[in-house]
Amino acid sequence: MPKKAVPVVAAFVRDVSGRILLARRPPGKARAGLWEFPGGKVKPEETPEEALKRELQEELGVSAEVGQKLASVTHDYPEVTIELSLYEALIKGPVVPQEGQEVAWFKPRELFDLELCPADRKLLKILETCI
Ligand SMILES: Nc1nc2c([nH]c(=O)n2[C@H]2C[C@H](O)[C@@H](COP(=O)(O)OP(=O)(O)OP(=O)(O)O)O2)c(=O)[nH]1
Ligand SMILES: [Mg+2]
Repeated sequence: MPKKAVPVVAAFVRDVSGRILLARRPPGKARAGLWEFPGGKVKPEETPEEALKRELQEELGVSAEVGQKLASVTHDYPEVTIELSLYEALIKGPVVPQEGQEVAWFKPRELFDLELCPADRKLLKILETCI
């Protein structure tokens, strides 16, 4: 039986110079230390957009407008299968990490050299011609 994928939403946020916002997964979480697009799991009662707004508020202390879905991938980790969907998002106000996590803005080409979560490698492959 194929495992049921857990829906995960993540944000593609750019600054005025075109750099992209990433966060580093905090110690103690799965895939600690790897870079990811900010976001998290969608709760059963939420739409993906609602979940992403909640996650950006909880993790980065910002409100956000969620735009179009850019790409989505399925990935099998040892303990979970995820369906990771990346949405364009506009954030309001300064990013203040709420979980002690490192956050940083990267130029598009810098993303390819980072230690990313494996699912994000697949996303990048899809996005590489348009970022
Ligand atoms: N947020 C996010 N999660 C990702 C990305 N790439 C990737 O493989 N993941 C994985 C890591 C986790 O196994 C899962 C998302 O879980 P999470 O830990 O962020 O979920 P959450 O914020 O709801 O946190 P928690 O309440 O479960 O601790 O998806 C990504 O770009 N962003
Ligand atoms: Mg998260």
